[in-house]
Amino acid sequence: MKVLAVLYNGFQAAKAEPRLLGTVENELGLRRYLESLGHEYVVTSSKEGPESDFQKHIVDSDAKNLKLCVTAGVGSDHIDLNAAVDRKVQVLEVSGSNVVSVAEHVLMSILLLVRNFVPAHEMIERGDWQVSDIARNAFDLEGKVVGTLGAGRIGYRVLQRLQPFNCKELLYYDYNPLPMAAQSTVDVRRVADLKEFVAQCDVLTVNTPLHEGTRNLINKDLLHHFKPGAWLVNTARGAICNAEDVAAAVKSGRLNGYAGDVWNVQPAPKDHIWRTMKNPLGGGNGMVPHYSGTTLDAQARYAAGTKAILENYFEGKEQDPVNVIVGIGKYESKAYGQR
Ligand SMILES: NC(=O)C1=CN([C@@H]2O[C@H](COP(=O)(O)OP(=O)(O)OC[C@H]3O[C@@H](n4cnc5c(N)ncnc54)[C@H](O)[C@@H]3O)[C@@H](O)[C@H]2O)C=CC1
Repeated sequence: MKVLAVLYNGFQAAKAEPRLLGTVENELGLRRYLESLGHEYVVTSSKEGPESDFQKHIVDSDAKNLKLCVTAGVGSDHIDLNAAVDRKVQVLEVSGSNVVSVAEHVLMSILLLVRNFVPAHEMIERGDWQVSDIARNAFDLEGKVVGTLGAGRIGYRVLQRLQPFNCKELLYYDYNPLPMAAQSTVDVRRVADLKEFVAQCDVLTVNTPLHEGTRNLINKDLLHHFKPGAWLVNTARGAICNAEDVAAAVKSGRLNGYAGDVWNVQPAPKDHIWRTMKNPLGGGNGMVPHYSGTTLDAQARYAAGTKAILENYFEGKEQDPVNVIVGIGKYESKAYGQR
């Protein structure tokens, strides 16, 4: 069997980490693994992001025998899922492998925005020391209303991790209500109307997948309903937010800040407006490259998961249903959003 492996992101990073050699989370490990199974393989890699390359491979008419696409991580919107359904190519991902990593990043991003951390650090690097310039826009998280748009695996873990901060209230907006027990464990209230939800949040974190219903969801019109001076964190997908509208809201102070690791275009062009946007007090930007789910700890988990998916496939075993995004010729909608 000929195997096409597309390596990206974490695989690149893992090459520099010798303790991970010998497993499938890096190119060498993947090659060894496929060789040990006696498969012929082709490995391609892209330096910074899978999106365009991967999409091209799956719709590429040369890849007539393609049977399986595995995302070594979570989030398979970089694959043309409709083409995969039509061509009976299965799409799998390693469900849950990096949810803790992303949830921790969300917490960090919330704190660095609310506490005005980035300009404070930049001031130190410059050799300056004007405490009041920073303190005039620094707040405590305690006493704030924090809401998650999407209370799935990551959103719920964010709520869990907010517990010790004594927030005024925790809210969520999700078309799938949490089970009552899960809701009361983290003392979160569901708001059923999106505009009412955003209007109550001091801090809003986006944790929904990107699909037709969420693309460009946070745009000028919705931002108009946000609390003035709210903070917005998006580690889900960049295209859920309108880049120009968010940047304008930060610039005007309508949003006090925006942070995240996902961009509407990846790699983000050098002049992407999110790289340099600032609020009127010179802060409010917590953007980083797409790495929140790619810690070395996460890589070890999604390596093991990728290996298990490949083993199941080669041995004809059933896949864990939570990992299946597209089955043979059908979109497994349950695998998205309802687990
Ligand atoms: N920055 C990064 O490195 C990573 C980002 N992600 C992103 O985070 C997203 C969320 O991940 P999980 O929590 O694991 O997904 P999940 O599927 O467990 O949860 C998503 C939640 O969003 C809800 N939802 C979907 N569409 C909605 C809508 N229009 N309105 C309200 N709620 C909606 C679903 O009902 C579900 O509860 C992923 O789809 C992925 O795009 C995931 C991993 C890494």
